[in-house]
Formats: sequence, structure tokens, C-alpha cells
Amino acid sequence: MITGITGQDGQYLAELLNSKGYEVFGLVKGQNNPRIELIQAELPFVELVSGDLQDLSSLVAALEQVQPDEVYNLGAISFVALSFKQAELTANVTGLGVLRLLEAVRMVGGSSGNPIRFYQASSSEMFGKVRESPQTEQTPFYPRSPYGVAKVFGHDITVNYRDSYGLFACSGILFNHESPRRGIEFVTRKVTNAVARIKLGLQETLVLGDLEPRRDWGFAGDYVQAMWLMLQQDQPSDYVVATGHTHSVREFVDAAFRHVGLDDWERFVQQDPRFFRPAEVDLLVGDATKARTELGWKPEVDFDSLVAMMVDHDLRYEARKAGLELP
Ligand SMILES: C[C@H]1O[C@H](OP(=O)(O)OP(=O)(O)OC[C@H]2O[C@@H](n3cnc4c(=O)[nH]c(N)nc43)[C@H](O)[C@@H]2O)[C@@H](O)[C@@H](O)C1=O
Repeated sequence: MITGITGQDGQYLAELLNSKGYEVFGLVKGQNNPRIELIQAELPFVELVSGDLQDLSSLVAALEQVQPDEVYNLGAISFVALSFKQAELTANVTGLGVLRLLEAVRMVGGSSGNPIRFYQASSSEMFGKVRESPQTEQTPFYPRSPYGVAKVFGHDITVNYRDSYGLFACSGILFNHESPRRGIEFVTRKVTNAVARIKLGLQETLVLGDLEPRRDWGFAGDYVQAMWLMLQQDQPSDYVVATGHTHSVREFVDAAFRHVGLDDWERFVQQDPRFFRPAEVDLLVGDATKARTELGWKPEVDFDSLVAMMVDHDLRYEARKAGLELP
């Protein structure tokens, strides 16, 4: 069972699990989520409407109905900028939602020889104001947003349920992971979509916030492999999942514009304080040695290929929408 099925990670994970012969159940928010129809058209998963992690009894009912072997909790208010404006909701869904789902897993339990395995989507945002680089599973947390604080709670309560009740619960500390399916509010997709539209003559400017923060950007399709691998091990544990390379927002913008031959990109980009955050995470770069050695996981898509994949997708997507020929 997957929560957060409509996000990019939920879609890639459902595809991966389907390819491995699982029957996938998606726990989704709201009855009329338009993205569900889109996904259902492509994926043989069964929708299971059960709120948005705010109600324990409906989570228990969902687990009792499905009797899953594995539960992947990808559900969250995941946009960091929004979490400053919706701090209480973020704490409730992104933080307490993990506790409710763990509690439901503990109560339902699974069959005796086959207890439910649980994956928690932890985040590099937990490292926040970093005091060491690269960040590992041992690096202390110093979250810089309500989202990061809620994720620290989700991470710690997952470890606590593993220690207290012997649950097979794993936490994947995933660094930023992107794809053509990324929501348009996140900086990578906002940039690649704008680059495509500017190249096609559909848009003139791209308005951004701070161009200096550095992120370790990987491909979401690679990262869901690590999630699945964690739940196939003999023992549950926590893993950093990252590429080990860091780039600034400025470098991402530069690579995206250059990919379409617009080397003088500064003339298209403006900055607006609206897109700056009350507190920023300046530098993230992960050390995924543990995932590489214990899970045999490694990223396949590098930074330049990721930028190219996303820009090329958005060029095709925007050209098709506008009825234009590709340049
Ligand atoms: C691992 C982690 O990864 C993601 O969190 P994020 O790193 O905040 O992602 P983002 O794409 O919103 O921002 C990246 C950087 O880009 C800067 N930036 C500049 N100008 C704009 C701008 O115009 N929009 C946005 N969104 N960011 C901007 C912004 O200030 C920040 O420094 C989520 O998946 C989260 O769920 C998660 O777990």
C-alpha cells in the first residue's frame, strides 16, 4: 500500500511494484482527486480513499481491508515554502500522520509469519542548517522549516516504533529527487517548464527566489528503487539516498537554458523576495555509502541527464499543448 500515490514518487513506485508483480493499493486524499484518473489510466492499482493521514480509525480500516505486505508512507504536505504558511496542517499530516500510520500498522500487524513492513519517506530537509558535509545517517538534524521539523518527528517516531515494538520499519533519508512528473511549484520543474516555454516563445521571463542554495539533485525513478530495496533486507534500518554531488539553483538554471541553446539566460531571469523563505537550507550533499554497500543501490541518472530529461519533456509537453512544432 502506498500513501501519496498521486505524487511523482508514488507513481514511480507503483510502476516499480507492478513490474515486480505486486498488487498496489493507493491510499489517496479526497474522492475527486483529478490526478487519480490520470494515474489509473496508466497503472493497475486499486484506489483506496481514506482521508489524508489525519484519522487513525480510517487508516486501521484501510489496512484491515488490504492486509498489505508492505506500506510505503509517501504522503505529506511536501512543499517547504507552503509549510511556513500552513505550519499546523504540515505538523498534523507530515508529522503526526506518520505516528497514526505506524500505530495502524502496529494494531493490524499482518499475519504472524508475515508482519507488515513499513517505509517512511524521511528527507534531507531534516539536516537543515548543516554542520558537516556530506551528510550521513549520523549527521545531527537542525531543521529550518515547519516541514523539516515535522519530518524529524516522522523519522524519530519511526525509529521509536522499531525499537519499542520490533516493527520492520525503515526510514529513507532521501535528498532532492526530481523528474518530468515533479510538481510545477518545485524549483527544478518550474525552471525546466519556463525554459521550454521561453524557447517556444510562450513566455518571456522566469521569476525565482534565492539562486545560491545548493542541493543534491537525483532522479526520482532511481530513488524509489532504494525504497523497495530497504524493505527487502533481513533487518530494518535507515539509509541516506543521494548522488553525492551538489549544485546551486543558479547552476541548474544555467544548465537548463544552455540545453536549449539560450546561453545568455540572465536576460530572462528575475528575482522576487516573494520566493525567498523565512529560513533557508543553504547546502545539502549526501553520502549514500551505506545504501551503496548494504542495498547495492546506486543512482543511474546524473545531473546533466536529469536536466536534459526534464527540459526535453517540457518542450514536448508545452509544444503539444500549444499546437506548435518542436524547434
Ligand atoms: C528533500 C526535499 O526536497 C524538496 O524541498 P526543497 O529543497 O525546498 O525544494 P524546492 O525545489 O522547493 O527548492 C529548492 C531550492 O530552490 C530555492 N528556490 C529559489 N527560487 C525558487 C522558486 O521560485 N521556487 C522554489 N520552489 N524554490 C526556489 C529554494 O529556496 C530552495 O533553496 C521537497 O521535495 C521536499 O519535500 C523535500 O523533502
